[in-house]
Amino acid sequence: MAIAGMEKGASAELVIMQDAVKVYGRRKVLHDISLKVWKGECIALVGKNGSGKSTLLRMLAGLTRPTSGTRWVSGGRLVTGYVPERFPPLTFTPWEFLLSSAEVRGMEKASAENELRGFLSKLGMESFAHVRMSQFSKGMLQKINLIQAMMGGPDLLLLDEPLSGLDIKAQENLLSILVGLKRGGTAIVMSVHEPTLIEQIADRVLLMKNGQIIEETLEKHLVTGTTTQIVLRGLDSSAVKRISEHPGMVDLAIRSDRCELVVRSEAVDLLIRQILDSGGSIVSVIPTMGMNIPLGEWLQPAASEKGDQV
Ligand SMILES: Nc1ncnc2c1ncn2[C@@H]1O[C@H](COP(=O)(O)OP(=O)(O)OP(=O)(O)O)[C@@H](O)[C@H]1O
Repeated sequence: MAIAGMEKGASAELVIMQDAVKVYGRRKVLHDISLKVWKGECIALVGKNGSGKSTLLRMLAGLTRPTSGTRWVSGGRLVTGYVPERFPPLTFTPWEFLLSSAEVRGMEKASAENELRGFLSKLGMESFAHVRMSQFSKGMLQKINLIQAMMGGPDLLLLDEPLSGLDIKAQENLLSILVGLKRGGTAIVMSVHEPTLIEQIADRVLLMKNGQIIEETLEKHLVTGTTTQIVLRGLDSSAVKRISEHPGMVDLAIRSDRCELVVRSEAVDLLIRQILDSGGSIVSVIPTMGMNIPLGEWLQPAASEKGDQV
């Protein structure tokens, strides 16, 4: 089957999954998943326990292959960071473990040490850098789990319940780190139960049920959000089509020599860059209005109803 959006210039797409199925034994745990992940966007996967979120994250990471269907990486090479749901209490110290992970990734030692110091400090872990992780609490292990995935500025960051075990302060610090990574172009896909994280960082929400994406809140969108109008001119029709496919797009109207977009405010920087890179020029950028959609019934505490499906 042809994959939409593969024409020249569509380089903002990082990973494309087409009709991906995962079968364990006789059980189909993912059904016909078709999904594109774009540079710099944040996708929240929402669904009850057992709906397939972790399996989809592992498949996006390339850690598990589709039984049928395809996972395709744009440009052939993708630096991926993956935060599994659980991180083991290893006998190494964070300093030993994280620097050797960075070395395996090909990071230069001095810059890895520098970056690691920054992450440990932002997450309040400086004084534990040389303590064995076997003595760590769940929240401390989760911070190391997050740091190992974020070091080196991955193109794609896959987070399985990232706030698990973190106190409020650490959650806020993590959010600000994630916002910074996203601004730098990192795409984030996260399995998440907390509405605040969705409100503050997600560009779109995929609702999962029984291994399927049953709804994508793309236009009406998630809990709250603001939109911005961008008026532009000078783009040819293929560039307009590519931009219209961006997940941050809410509305698009073509008026004689110009094009009026309404986009999610979080996507403004990336879209402006894409417009300019495609040879267009910006006429105006004006904040517009907010959007509201309740997601409440899809969010459930991470620990409840393990194994239950909707
Ligand atoms: N390696 C595996 N072998 C067999 N079945 C598996 C395997 N991994 C996942 N499953 C099954 O696939 C289904 C989806 O699991 P998955 O962990 O992806 O869901 P989830 O939405 O992430 O749930 P949770 O929120 O509980 O982590 C579940 O029924 C699970 O038991």
